[in-house]
Amino acid sequence: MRLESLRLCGYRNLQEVQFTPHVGVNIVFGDNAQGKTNLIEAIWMLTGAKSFRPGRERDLIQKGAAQARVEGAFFAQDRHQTAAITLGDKRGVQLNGVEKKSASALAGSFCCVVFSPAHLSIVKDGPQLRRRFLDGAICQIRPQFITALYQYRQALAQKNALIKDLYKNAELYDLLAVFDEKLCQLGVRVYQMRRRYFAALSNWAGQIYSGLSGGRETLTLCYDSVFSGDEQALDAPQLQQLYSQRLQEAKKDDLRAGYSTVGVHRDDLRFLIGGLDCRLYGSQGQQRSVALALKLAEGYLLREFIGETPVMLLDDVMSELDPSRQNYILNHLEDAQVFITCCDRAPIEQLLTGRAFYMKSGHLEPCGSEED
Ligand SMILES: Nc1ncnc2c1ncn2[C@@H]1O[C@H](COP(=O)(O)OP(=O)(O)OP(=O)(O)O)[C@@H](O)[C@H]1O
Repeated sequence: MRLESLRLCGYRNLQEVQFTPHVGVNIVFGDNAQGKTNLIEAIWMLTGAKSFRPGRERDLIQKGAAQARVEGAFFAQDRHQTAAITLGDKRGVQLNGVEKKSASALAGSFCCVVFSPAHLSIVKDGPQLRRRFLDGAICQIRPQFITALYQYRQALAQKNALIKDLYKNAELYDLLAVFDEKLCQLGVRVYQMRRRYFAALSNWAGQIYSGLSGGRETLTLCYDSVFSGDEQALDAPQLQQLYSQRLQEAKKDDLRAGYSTVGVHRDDLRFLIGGLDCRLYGSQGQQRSVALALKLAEGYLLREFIGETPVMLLDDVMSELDPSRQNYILNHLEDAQVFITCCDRAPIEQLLTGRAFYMKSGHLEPCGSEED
């Protein structure tokens, strides 16, 4: 999959941008606040998803302008295609010239994986962000996971509401068993789908991390859940039985806390480098490398599902990485079209095949250092 051309009009600070990227690596460099992330974000918008940055849709439209337009031509599913989005006045979405109701209709046509500095929080911050990353990645390739997760969350919310009601009405106590039974079934489904994805993710992330670190470091991913490592091989009925047992054991704690303290809603991932937890002991460069390895692994798993490599959008990925890690990103992400933003020209010197562009005050120009 590759982006063949992009045209932007009135998108954030990018008044008028037209460019033809390289099929391999594209470096977009420039000082801070010139529009590099805006460009990455505009490419991402063609996937039909919401921006990966917080904010409202109208923030994407250039201040003072009535509308923003993103037009892309891309090669996917063995054919040349086009997508266009107009935001603001006369909003509209077209895919291959056909009018669509909303941007979500573009989903699945043009696929990207994005790394932005905010993704460092997967490694650095709380378990919720790690679960969100894992669940989001699974949802892209297993639509049935969306239903299982939704049903689990609903049952959990009902059980939590019941636990609160029990303070006022102890007679409702027996109802807990009804919700627990539902949670066991749904919890095991969620667990098994996460676990399957996790196995493939850890394999890819480990390989990518090894490449990034030049084979000097080993990344191991751990999945912490209701079940111990030995128990993961059990079949669904056995897991449900164990799950039920764990919920039973947690009952007192649940009533004291006022919510359900055990279940797959508390699952977490750990990233070990040389046996040490990267969240607690990792350097800035190691944490960034782990976050990047996870996002690239997500991309390669998406490739197995859609049959072609998604476009990799890597925003501000080079900071804190030594030249050998930068070299891996620039020259070893095989079979992928990659967009990399950075503030200085140094990575261009290392680029073997690709093209560099200079971004200044929302204007993009090729920087004349092309090598093919
Ligand atoms: N709707 C908008 N209209 C006009 N300008 C905007 C709009 N939204 C954002 N900007 C401006 O775009 C500028 C560039 O932002 P961007 O995040 O792309 O910078 P960057 O080149 O990636 O910088 P850094 O290297 O610091 O990450 C910012 O100065 C911001 O004020």
